[in-house]
Amino acid sequence: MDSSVVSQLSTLFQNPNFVSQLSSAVDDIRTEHGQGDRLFLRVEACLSRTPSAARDGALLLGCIDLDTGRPLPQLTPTTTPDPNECQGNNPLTPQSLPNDDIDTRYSKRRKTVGGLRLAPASNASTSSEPESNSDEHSSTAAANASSLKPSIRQVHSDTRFPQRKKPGHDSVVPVLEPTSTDKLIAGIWRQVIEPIVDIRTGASGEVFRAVNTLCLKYYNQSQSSRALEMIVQAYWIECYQARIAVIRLENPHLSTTEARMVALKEACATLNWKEKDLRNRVAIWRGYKEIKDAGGWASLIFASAGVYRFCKYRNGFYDGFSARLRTIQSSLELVADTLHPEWRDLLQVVGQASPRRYHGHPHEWVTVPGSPAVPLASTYAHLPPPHNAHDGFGYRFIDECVVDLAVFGADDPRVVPGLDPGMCPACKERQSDEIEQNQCVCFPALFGGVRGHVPVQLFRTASGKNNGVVARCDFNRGVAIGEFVGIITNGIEGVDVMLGGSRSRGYQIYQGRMGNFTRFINHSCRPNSQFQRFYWRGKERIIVVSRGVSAGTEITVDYSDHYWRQLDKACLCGEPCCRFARRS
Ligand SMILES: C[S@@+](CC[C@H](N)C(=O)[O-])C[C@H]1O[C@@H](n2cnc3c(N)ncnc32)[C@H](O)[C@@H]1O
Repeated sequence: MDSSVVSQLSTLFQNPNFVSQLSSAVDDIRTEHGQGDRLFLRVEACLSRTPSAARDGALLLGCIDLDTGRPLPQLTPTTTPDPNECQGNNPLTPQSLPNDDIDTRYSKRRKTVGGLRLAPASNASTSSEPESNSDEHSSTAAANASSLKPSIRQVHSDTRFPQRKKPGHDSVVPVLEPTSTDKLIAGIWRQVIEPIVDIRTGASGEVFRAVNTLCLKYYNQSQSSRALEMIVQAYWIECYQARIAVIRLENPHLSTTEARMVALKEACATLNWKEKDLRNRVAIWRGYKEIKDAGGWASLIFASAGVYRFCKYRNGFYDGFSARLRTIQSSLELVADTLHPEWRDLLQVVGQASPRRYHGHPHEWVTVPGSPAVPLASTYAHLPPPHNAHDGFGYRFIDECVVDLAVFGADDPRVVPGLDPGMCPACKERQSDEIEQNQCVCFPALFGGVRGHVPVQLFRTASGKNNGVVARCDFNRGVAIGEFVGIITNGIEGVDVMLGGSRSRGYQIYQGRMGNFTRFINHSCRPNSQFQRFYWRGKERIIVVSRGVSAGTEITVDYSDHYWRQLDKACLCGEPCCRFARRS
């Protein structure tokens, strides 16, 4: 039940108890008749000579749908932007270099590179099976290079970034409005990504007293124990409901409302609160329990401070809120377990601590909407070795590129001769790895600022592309999502590589054996991000820059026409403007 209109009515008539009274009445009906029924609040008016006297013949003012909180009928027209609008000719789309250019650059490639082990030849690149070829950036395919055309992903050298309003605000935490479900969920993702009793069988009077004492202890504690406070309060609701059930069992003549009154009185005796105050708080605590029931304990524990107002006004509890939380429950747990494994200890306060479920790097798991995440290695079991090797997928997550010494020695090919390492060529401000010294705020989430975990996850695509990358928070247009990290090498053929450098000083970034999440970003003919060159401290970096990515959507880039010409596969991006849906 949502209460935006209801709370407006209660404010209008200065009746602050109305919301919680209504909430109790709804509970009564739901307890007696089941959860399934839709409930409406009929708002009737009647004429009277005195304010207190009521009389028959009420006039119907209207109805409020208690599931949605909206008055009926709802006549507001809505307009939605056309999602099918494609941007095929957007000047920001990475362009491929002309073929002859590629040929000149790579006519003298070596087949093997020191530091990269090439396995026996595979027929992967010629298979028609969806994920069987260059998904894995297979080094096995490289060994077959003489019979395969090189498939090369390229980034163009344009340094014009998608414009954003205010550079330097990449890591701003979203402000939580009481009405915004999106912001609540965004807040949970931010909190979980950034640092920071089985009661259903019934509660005896003794257990309930103990829980009330616990509740009192954690009520209104400092911000640092907010999570504990909410855990106890959500748990209190479970105990309270279990206690009402027991009271009714022991006193069959009592109605649910009467049993509730008894339980409230019992609670107030320990809490030493007025019943009215407890009722008001219970209305909020119910919200905590609903969040926990749908999104799991992690969603409540990592909910930001605005959760109180969210539960107080309940404006965001409709529109599939619970269903949305349920879908991301295991994804949240995955981040909580891998980034903050100690989070489960908090649940000891209510005897609900459970063993950690996910270990290792957060991107060593592939999330599946509505189901537990699966190990990354298991999603490549269909591929030829080494990716289905018994010791796993064999992919190492690294934060920084590794220069292949066998190819370049100590000479990092990303260094641009003549470029001042102390100044940003884009904004002309001072660049420094010391945060206090640095003045360049072009991409502070990646360079010159505090680096945190990037709010993205690997997920199983529904469209047959195997894995992809989903954004867990909004990335505003122009904000960097991540650096394209892998081995800096040269001379590899037949596998996906990113081309960098200049005509005379080219290099490849190879992500076949190690790299970061950018290796899993899929192509779209209408991408929401792009590869871009940026220069940090005199070195070229290839980064993925957002063109406007909202939380919950897949991050995509345009691999370029050249890439798709090398790939014997149909594009599954599903866009109306798809350029490679049918391959001849
Ligand atoms: C860099 S990988 C992307 C991650 C890959 N989906 C995975 O699960 O490992 C590139 C490969 O993903 C697949 N892929 C990416 N975008 C695609 C698309 N729009 N349609 C079909 N396959 C795609 C192709 O097999 C491509 O060679």
